[in-house]
Amino acid sequence: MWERKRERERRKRKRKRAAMASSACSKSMIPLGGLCEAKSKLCKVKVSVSVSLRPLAMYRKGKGKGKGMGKCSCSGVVGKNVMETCVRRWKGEEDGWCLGEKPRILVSEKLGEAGLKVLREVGEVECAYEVTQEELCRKIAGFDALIVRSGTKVSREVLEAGKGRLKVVGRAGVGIDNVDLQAATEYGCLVVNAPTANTIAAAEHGIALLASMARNVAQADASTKAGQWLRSKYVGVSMVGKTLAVIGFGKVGSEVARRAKGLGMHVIAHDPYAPSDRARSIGVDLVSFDEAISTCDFISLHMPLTPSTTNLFNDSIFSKMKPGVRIVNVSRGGVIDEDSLLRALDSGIVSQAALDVFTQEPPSPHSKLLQHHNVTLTPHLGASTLEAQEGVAIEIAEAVLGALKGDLSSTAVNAPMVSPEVMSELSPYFVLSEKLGRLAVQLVSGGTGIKSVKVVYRSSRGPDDLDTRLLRAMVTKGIIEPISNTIVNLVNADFIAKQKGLRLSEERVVVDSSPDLPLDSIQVQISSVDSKFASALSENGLISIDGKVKFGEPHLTCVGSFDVDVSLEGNLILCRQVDQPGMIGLVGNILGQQNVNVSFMSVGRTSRRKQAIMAIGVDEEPNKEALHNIGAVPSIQEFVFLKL
Ligand SMILES: NC(=O)c1ccc[n+]([C@@H]2O[C@H](COP(=O)([O-])OP(=O)(O)OC[C@H]3O[C@@H](n4cnc5c(N)ncnc54)[C@H](O)[C@@H]3O)[C@@H](O)[C@H]2O)c1
Ligand SMILES: O=C(O)[C@H](O)COP(=O)(O)O
Repeated sequence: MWERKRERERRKRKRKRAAMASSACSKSMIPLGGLCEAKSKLCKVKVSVSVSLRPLAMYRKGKGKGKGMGKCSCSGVVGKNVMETCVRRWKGEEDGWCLGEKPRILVSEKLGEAGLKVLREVGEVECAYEVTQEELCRKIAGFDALIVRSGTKVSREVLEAGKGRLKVVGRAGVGIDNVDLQAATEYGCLVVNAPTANTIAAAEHGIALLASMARNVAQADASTKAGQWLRSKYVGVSMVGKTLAVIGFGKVGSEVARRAKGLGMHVIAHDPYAPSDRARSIGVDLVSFDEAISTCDFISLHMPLTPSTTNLFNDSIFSKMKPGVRIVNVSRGGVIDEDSLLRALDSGIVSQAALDVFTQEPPSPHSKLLQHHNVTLTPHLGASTLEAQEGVAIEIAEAVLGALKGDLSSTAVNAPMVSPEVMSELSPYFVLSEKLGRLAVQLVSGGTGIKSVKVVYRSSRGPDDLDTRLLRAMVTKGIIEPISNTIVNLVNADFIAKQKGLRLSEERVVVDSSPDLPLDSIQVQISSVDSKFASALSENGLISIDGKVKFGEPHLTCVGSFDVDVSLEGNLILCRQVDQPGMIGLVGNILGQQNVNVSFMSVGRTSRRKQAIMAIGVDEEPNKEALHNIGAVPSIQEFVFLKL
């Protein structure tokens, strides 16, 4: 009695230690030794938490087997799930920390020290500030993350070279026009930016250029240093009472407007997407593009470079401007056609321009803009204040590390942005969604192409109160990954689905269930296919399975028109048979003879002694003989083995 109590206590302590060890490892990314053993025996692996990266490196090269590599600082038992996750992540099959090795981060342009410090706490950071495109393409395959500013072109070639390992590109700044977003999405690479930390710096630079242009500061400075004293040549114009048109009334544009108001200017703005209450609160009139450019004395540009803004300022637009207008560009060089600007300067339509950004950076030394006496130039300095650079560096470091950990960054540019609250509430349903997708696709009989999938969400909440984008992505992942070698993640799910010709529709059904839970159940239907398990077909001929989250775990609750209740873990055998006594024992026996452990069983039936479905969870994969023997049981009409 006393012995048993002591044994119970001992087990309890062991479980507690295991939980602590696994949580410490997964939270702090301590390299996890013993991963070598993890693959061969995933259950209850003895783990050494070590400061050495060696075990993993050796495992990767196929050498590792032994224990005791690295110095043990503590040990414990890590559960099967942690190790499986660990191995999947290490193999790149899943996003998230790859326990056992530090993420490698390449920084290709000058980044503030504060951000580098944050990165170095977690990852191995390499700064390669003068890297060429060719070198970048060569290097990138060895990195999990790349951090750039505006000077690095993250082209399709770079992303292709990083395919498989490169998980995130961090743009330390706002503009992402130097990143091929389409290619990043196709390769499942998340792109994050740092959109807020340089707003004030850019706005201040815009105002600095505006004022120095109005008062010829740059030209007067150059001539004075050259020994001249040209007081009458450099008579300027006043800003007070003049009209400034801000084109692009976003973060920077609004701050420029606020400051220009303080200088006594009349400010109008054009931005097709800006909310009028923001403009009103600053005392700015939102006007049409034509009104803005044709009535103002000064123009300040603050929109992104997109296909619709490229060369927006061309001959035709300059011709509509008030003669003598002055123009500041702190946004992107490409929004102005530089040849048209030169013509407008020469004809006097534009009396002065102040440019921080250029179509090509640095501009060619032969560019006529460089020599033009009415043009003031700075070398893309908008974001370059000490304060902004430190802020941007921290902002991007946190976004990149979060993304590497598998968090969905709120500054993700090519993935759905979901609030942390929604993420945490929906996370058990992500697993359910993926498992239902994985299960449904295995029910399709070989040779039939899947074209159309429908996901039905049953919830007590209204359709607007349920963000299903991530759930849809997880169903897509579950459906596509077992039948292709494509890794699907939240970034590329919709793209891959489209590429594979898979149409995924969604339906939300309001049901009377607990309002505390975001969802009551999820149903995955696949239409126009044959099933290798006919009982999975619903009355209208679709493969249909339902699942719920119970006690935080995903459960299968319906197959075709049969109710079942099985936890979705390990592997699953579904059998349809005539409902009669002894079936569970019969099948259990066959599996037992082959040393296959049954983890759970559930029987669903239409009515007594008629058709029934038996769902059997098994830890191991039954061999051919066991499966054959199950199929040979006379009362079993059909069965299928499914891997979850
Ligand atoms: N020179 C620098 O160092 C520097 C520094 C920071 C930002 N920037 C650039 O400034 C731009 C603005 O940055 P932000 O942080 O304000 O971005 P933002 O996204 O907050 O604002 C951009 C605004 O432009 C508007 N817009 C889009 N298309 C438009 C169009 N055709 N006409 C008018 N408005 C349009 C958008 O609706 C949005 O409100 C970006 O291109 C960014 O890269 C440059
Ligand atoms: O888009 C931006 O944030 C600015 O253009 C800053 O670019 P930079 O990081 O190269 O200074």
